[in-house]
Amino acid sequence: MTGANLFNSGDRNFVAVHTDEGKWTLLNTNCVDGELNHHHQKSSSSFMEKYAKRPSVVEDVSMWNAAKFYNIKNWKKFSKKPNIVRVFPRLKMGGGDDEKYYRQQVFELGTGGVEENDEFENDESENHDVVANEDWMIAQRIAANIAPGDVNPGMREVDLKYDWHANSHLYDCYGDFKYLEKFIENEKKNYEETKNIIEDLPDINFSTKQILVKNVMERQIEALKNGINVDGIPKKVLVHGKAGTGKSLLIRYLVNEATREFRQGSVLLLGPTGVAAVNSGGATIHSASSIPAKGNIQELIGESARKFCDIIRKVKFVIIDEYSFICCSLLGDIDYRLRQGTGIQEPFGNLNIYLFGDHRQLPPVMNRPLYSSSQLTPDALHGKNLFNSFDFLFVLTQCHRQKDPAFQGILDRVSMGLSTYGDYCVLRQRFECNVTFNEVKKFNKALRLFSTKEDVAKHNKKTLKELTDDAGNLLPIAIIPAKHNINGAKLASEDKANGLPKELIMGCGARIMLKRNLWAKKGLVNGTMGCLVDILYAEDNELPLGTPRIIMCQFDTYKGPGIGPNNLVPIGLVVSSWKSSHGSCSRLQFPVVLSYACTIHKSQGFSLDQAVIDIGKRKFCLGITYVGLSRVRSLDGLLLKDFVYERLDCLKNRFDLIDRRAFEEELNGHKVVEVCSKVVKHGYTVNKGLGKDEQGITKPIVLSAHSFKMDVGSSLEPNVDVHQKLIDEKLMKVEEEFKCLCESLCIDVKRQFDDMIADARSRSDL
Ligand SMILES: Nc1ncnc2c1ncn2[C@@H]1O[C@H](COP(=O)(O)OP(=O)(O)OP(=O)(O)O)[C@@H](O)[C@H]1O
Repeated sequence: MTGANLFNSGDRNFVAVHTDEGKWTLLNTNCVDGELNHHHQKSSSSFMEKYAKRPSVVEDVSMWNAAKFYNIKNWKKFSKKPNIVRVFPRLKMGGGDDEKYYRQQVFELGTGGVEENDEFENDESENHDVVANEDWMIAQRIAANIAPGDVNPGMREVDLKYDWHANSHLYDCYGDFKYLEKFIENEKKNYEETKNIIEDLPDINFSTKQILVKNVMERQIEALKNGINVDGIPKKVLVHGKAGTGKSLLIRYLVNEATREFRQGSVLLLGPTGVAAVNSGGATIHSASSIPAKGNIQELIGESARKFCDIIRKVKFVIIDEYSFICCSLLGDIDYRLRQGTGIQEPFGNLNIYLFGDHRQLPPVMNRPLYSSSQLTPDALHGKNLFNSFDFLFVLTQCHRQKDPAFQGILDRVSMGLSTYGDYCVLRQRFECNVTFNEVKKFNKALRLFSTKEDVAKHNKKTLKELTDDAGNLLPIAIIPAKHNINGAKLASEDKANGLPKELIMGCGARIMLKRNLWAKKGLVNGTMGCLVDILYAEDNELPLGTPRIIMCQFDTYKGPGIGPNNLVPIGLVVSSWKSSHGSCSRLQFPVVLSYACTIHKSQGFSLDQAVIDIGKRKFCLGITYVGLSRVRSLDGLLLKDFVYERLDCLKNRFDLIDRRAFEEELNGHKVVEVCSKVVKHGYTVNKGLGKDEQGITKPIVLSAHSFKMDVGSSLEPNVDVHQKLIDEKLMKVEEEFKCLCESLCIDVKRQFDDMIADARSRSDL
C-alpha cells in the first residue's frame, strides 16, 4: 500500500495483478525467494476468464476480493491469511508521475480496504453496495484517461502479443547459440593470426602544423631504423589542439606510418575512454596496460606479465589520445607499466610517447587534470612531473570540423569562458523554442546530448516507447532481466556491476551503444553506436520477459566480419563479478544501452552533422558546454534546449579555471623567444621556446607558425610589382631564419615551409 516492495513472509501467497487501462489481468504468482517475479507472465487472461466464469455463489465478490481471499481454482475461501495483492504497473512517488501514483494508491487502498473477515455468505447484500461505490472503482474510471503509452514498456499489448521467436530461423544457417555467442571471440583470434593491416585512409591535405607533427615521427622512424640516438629528436611530444583540429585523424596517419615501417604492434595506441580509443583506433589505457580502474597499480606477475612484455617488446611508439581525461596518477601508472614492459627504468621505458588532446575539453571524472597545481599525492606528483617533462609541444590551430569562422569564434570563447552576449544571441537563434516546427522535425533522428545520465535515461526510454515501424505501428519492447548467481547480487546497483543493469529495456530497431570493449581494433568498444536488429530467445524461454541468449546488432563503425548482408554482430551475455557482504556476486547481462541520447562526456571525440543538445542548468564540470557545442560541424546542425545567458557566463567564476589559465599561459608563450620578426605588417612569426627557464629547468619547446597570415589585402604599397618584391624579400628572409630554426631543432620542415610560402603567395594573388 505504501509502494514499498513486499516480501513473502513464508505463509502467504502473492497474487500479482496488472492494471492496464482499467482492466485487470493476473500475472503469474511465481516467486523468487520471496520476491515476486513479475517478469514471468503466463496466460494473462486466465484470471480474467476464471473470474468472468465464476460460480453464481461468488457473483458479487469483487475482483480484488477474489484475488485476495479466494482460491480461484475451486472458489473456496482461504481459511487462514489472505493473499497479498500487488498492483502493476507500480508507480514511484516523485518520479514526475505523481498524479498517477496517487490514483494508484487510492486504487490500492480502496480495494484493499475491504479487510473485514467477510464470509461471502454474510456480506452478500451489503457488499453489493459497497463494491459499487468503492473509491478504487471511481479511481479506476478516472484513470481511464491515461494514454496506452503510459503502460510500462515491455508490458504493453504489442509487447505481450509479439512473436519473439519469429525471426530466430533467419540465423539458423549461421550456427547455434553457442557458435553465435563465441562469434566475436573466434573472429578476433583469426584476425590476430593474419594481422598486418594498414588502414586505408583518404588523401588529406594536412595543415602545416599537422605536417610538423608528422615530420617529428618521420625523424624518429629514421633514427630507429638506423639505430641511432640523435640528440634533438624529441621523445616526449605533446600535441595540443582545440576540438576539430584533426588530432584523431593525424593519429591514424601516424599509426599507419609506423606500421608500414615496422610492423603491426609497433604502436601502442591508447585512449582514456572507449570512445577516445576507438576514435583513433586503439584500446583503452586500463585494458591495454592492465591498469585497475580503482585502487593502486600492482606489478604484473606470471602469465599476464609475460603476455604484456611480449606486446611491449614490439612497441616503438606510444600514442595517447584525449589527454584532458587523464589524471596525474594515471600518467604515473602508464609510466610504471611501460617501465615494467620494457625493463628499462627510464620515463615511459624510453619509448617515443605522444600525448594528444585539448585541455579545455572535459577533465578526468572525479580526479585532477594534468595541469592541476593543487596539492597532489606523491603518485599524482610523479605523474605531474612526467607531464612537465614533455619537451616538445605542437599546437594545432586550424579547425577542420567547423568551417564557419563565426561559429569557430563562438566555440573558442565558450572554451575560454569569455562568451559575449552577442554569442548568446546567435546561439539563442538555435533554441528549439525559437526555430520553426519544420526545423525541429529535421532533427528527429539526431543524437541528443545531455549533461546528466538521468536525462539520458529518461529520453531513451521515452523514445523507445514511441518507436514505430514505417507503417506507424508501435514496435515491440522486451524487458531483459539480468541473471544473477545469488539473490544478494540482485540488490547491487548498475555501477557496482560494472555498468550492467538489473533490467534492460530493449526493442528491435532500437538505437544502442555498446558498453564493453569487445574488439577495439575493429571498432567494437564502449561507446560504439549502432542498432539492435533482433533478440534471439531459446525455444523454452518465457517471452518476452525472460533473458534472451543473443542480440543481433549492426554497428555504425564496425569494420570486422559479421553475419548476413547487413554484417550483423551477434552479442551474448557478458559477466561482471564483485564481492559484497552477500559473498561473491556475479551478474550476466547484455553490454548495450539505448542511445537515442548520450551524455556530453560520452560524446567527446564525436564529429556529428546534427545534434540536439541540453547543456544543463548548471555547469558542473569545466569543458562540458564547449565539448557539447563543438561536436557539430555547423550552427545549422545544432538545436539547443533553451538556457539563460548566465549559464554561459558562469565559467569565469569557477575556481578550477585558475589552474587551467596558468597552464594555458605556459602553452601560449611561456619563455618563448621570437627568432623571426614580423613579416609585412600582419605577417608571419615563428616562435621557438629555447627549452630552459632561468633556473635551467627544461621547459616545453614551442614551435608554432600560428600567425602565418600574409595579410596583403590591405597593401602598404600601391604599386603591385613593388609590393610583390617586398613580400618576396621578406619571405626569403623568413625562410632563412626558419631554416636555421629547423636545423637547430633537427626537424626537416622544408616541405611544409614551401607549402606555407605557396599558400601565402596564393593569398597575396587574391
Ligand atoms: N587536414 C585536414 N583536412 C580536412 N579535414 C580534416 C583534416 N584534419 C582533420 N579533418 C577532419 O576534421 C574533422 C575533425 O577531425 P578530428 O576528429 O580528427 O579532430 P579532433 O582534433 O580529434 O577533434 P576532438 O578534439 O573534438 O576529438 C574530421 O571529420 C576529420 O576527418
